[in-house]
Amino acid sequence: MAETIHQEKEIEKSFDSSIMKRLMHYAKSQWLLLGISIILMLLVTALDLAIPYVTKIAIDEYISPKQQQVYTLKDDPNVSLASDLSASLILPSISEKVLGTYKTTAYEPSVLYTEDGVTYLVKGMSRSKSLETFKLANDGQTATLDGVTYKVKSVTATELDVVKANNKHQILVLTLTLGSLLVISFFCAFGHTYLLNYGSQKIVYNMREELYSHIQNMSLSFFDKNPVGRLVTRVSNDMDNINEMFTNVLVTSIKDFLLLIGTLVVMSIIDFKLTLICFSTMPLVLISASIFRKKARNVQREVKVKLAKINATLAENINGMKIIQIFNKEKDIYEDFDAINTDFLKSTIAETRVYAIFRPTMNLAYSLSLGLLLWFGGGDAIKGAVELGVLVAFITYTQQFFRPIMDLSEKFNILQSSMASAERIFMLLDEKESIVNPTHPVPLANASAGRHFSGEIAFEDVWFSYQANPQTDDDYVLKGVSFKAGVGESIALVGATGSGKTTIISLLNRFYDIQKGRITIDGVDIRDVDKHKLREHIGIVLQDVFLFSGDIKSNIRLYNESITDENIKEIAKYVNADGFISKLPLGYDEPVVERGATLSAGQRQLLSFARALVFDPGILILDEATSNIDTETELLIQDAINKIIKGRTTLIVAHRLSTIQHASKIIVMSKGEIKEMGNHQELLSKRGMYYDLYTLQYSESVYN
Ligand SMILES: Nc1ncnc2c1ncn2[C@@H]1O[C@H](COP(=O)(O)OP(=O)(O)OP(=O)(O)O)[C@@H](O)[C@H]1O
Repeated sequence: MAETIHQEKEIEKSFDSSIMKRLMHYAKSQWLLLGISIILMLLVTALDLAIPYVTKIAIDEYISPKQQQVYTLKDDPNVSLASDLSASLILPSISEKVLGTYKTTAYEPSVLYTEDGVTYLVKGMSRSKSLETFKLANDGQTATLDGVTYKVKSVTATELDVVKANNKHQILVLTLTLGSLLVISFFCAFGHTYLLNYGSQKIVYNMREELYSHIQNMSLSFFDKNPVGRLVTRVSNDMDNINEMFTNVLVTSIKDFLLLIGTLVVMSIIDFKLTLICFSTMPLVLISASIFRKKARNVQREVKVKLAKINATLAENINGMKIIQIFNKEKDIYEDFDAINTDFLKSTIAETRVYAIFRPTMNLAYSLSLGLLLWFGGGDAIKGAVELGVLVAFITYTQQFFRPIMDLSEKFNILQSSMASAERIFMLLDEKESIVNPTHPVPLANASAGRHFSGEIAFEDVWFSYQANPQTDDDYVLKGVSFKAGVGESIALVGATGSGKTTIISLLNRFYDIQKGRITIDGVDIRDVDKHKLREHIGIVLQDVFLFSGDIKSNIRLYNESITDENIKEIAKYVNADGFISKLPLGYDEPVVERGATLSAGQRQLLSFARALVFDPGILILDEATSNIDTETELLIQDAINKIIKGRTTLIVAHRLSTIQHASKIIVMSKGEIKEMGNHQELLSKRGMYYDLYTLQYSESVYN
């Protein structure tokens, strides 16, 4: 595996279609939710575009109309409104106009035109986009627009009241329409956000489960190479990034993009000249957005790398707090942390600076567009070339246009870092399990009631290196190790630190695969056996007993619900653990906190004997505790060991030679090789390495 895969350095990644395809594969399971969410989003976008348009209609047609579309009788040459208003003029509602359901055969369009407080009816004229060329004759009888002459009649105040009453009614209709659109938009936006987040969370939930179960199945060599902090970051931070990409980037970017295009189209349809004026600031917007993207990417990368450093340092310091305090190094460690923290602060300030420049620059461009719009648009409105409602709608559309530009620039960086997160997660998921379970596992020959094997162990010329491709003999940690342990025998492994004792234990459990030779149990190569079955019946008691949060009972039972409370108590009594457990305030229900920090090393060891024994293992591995344990507990432990090794093959990694004198066989290791093998008496009489070790320890114990 490449070393760089899980490093935090590489946090940016441009758009990668293969990664996106894989992400979409996960999204498939939530297609219905995401699909509905996208439809709702389209509705919200359409409503966002429609709302300013409705305002424009309200202003231009009914609130402050310079020209208002009405309909008069076609065959009424004299236009006598006053005499029979209802017969000569109709004021259809908006829907009637839109649907064309007013009497089109009998009525023709006319315009009510207002100038200097006086309203005229221009017969036969249709509402025009621009009144720049409109001219009312001095006698007030005719008017021309674009070279066509129309008949004009001035409208009396009474007649106007009828029109105004109709307008008021129409404004009410429009207000209700606007209100309804806003309510619909509210619910659509709610549904869109809720479903999108729900779907994304579900996608990330599935991915997180897959990732966790994948990590759980990895072999120990994988964990040797991948620090815990990084794996935690993968499952938490990187997953969060993907969640953010689904919720804040992918779908919402489509919305931003559609809104951008939609606004542009609607603006161009309403008034092309004004649209060009608004977009004259685009070069400034595009240049600053691209500068921002580059700068923001750099500062964000800095912030993330520094944050990862803070997290790693914190984890290490808090874990090692006991040592820090023992060695009185609080001040030095604090200073180290302070330096890292200051570094982090500097990068966050740099990040803030970039954002603090970008957003006001965008606001400046927006204000500039607005200024130009008011200047040119306002001038045109005075001239009658642009209607007031158009100007008002443009102000809203301009604002609506700048928001997605700002969002898209900011989201682009999230997309990049999410892509990098996704890539790292996929690389982790693609990491092959190095300890492969055989497709057709060989059943262990001597399986008997309750046990998978009887427990004969053989190492046959075993060569093993922690490196994947060892080159020289020096790269090997075990060099041609061969030994046998018959059923029920106890084998002690002794030797200097680093000689390979713990490695032998790991290999027997198949935590790593060997490069050369064979390891067999009951004559079957352990690589041909189901690894879970193999481990199930090898009980291990390690020096450093790991206790999970829960209570004493659950730590012995380890999720095996078939083990009853009575079994637990019985076994605890057998291994001399019941004595201290019963003295705990809650006994077997006493909570275990912080990996059992409130228990002594000896108590933890006794607990782990009980834990190993409840499964009645055929093979037992004991990594003897090196820490000093008081004599009384030591005796209890020794007694427990003597009891638990009975009837099973036992491998003991011994640190105190005094405890292994009764072992069937003692193996003396040095630098990965077996130097001597035999029982205590045989080895002593050899006067070799074991004799030296024994006399050394014996003399130490005498002097102590
Ligand atoms: N996970 C690992 N990755 C790489 N090298 C390792 C790993 N574990 C152990 N080693 C190396 O393998 C050699 C044997 O280590 P091992 O832990 O088996 O020794 P040991 O005899 O059990 O020592 P001790 O008595 O101190 O526990 C050592 O040189 C050690 O540095």
